[in-house]
Amino acid sequence: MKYLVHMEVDIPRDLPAEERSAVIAREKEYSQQLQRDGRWPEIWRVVGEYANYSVFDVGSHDELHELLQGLPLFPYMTIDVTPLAAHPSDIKA
Ligand SMILES: O=C(O)C[C@H]1C=CC(=O)O1
Repeated sequence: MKYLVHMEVDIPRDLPAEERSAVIAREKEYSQQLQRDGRWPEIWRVVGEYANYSVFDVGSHDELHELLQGLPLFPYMTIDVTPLAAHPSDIKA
């Protein structure tokens, strides 16, 4: 099942710089592991914003929920999820 996910990040300004760097490094590692195993096939930066649009390819709503909750930056994110269905005009289908 595929999902379009919008993540907007807002790290509090008073978070110490070291903690900020550490959480961003953990986020990168977590994200790249999911990209490698195929569950996070697309990630795109939104131009001019600390935000991304991503596509997740996972087995269930519950699996996606668990993955998103596990994001190290989860406490500092606003996340919107759109479930995707096949389009009848898609020539790849
Ligand atoms: O930078 C972001 O968009 C937030 C987050 C998603 C992946 C990652 O490495 O950081």
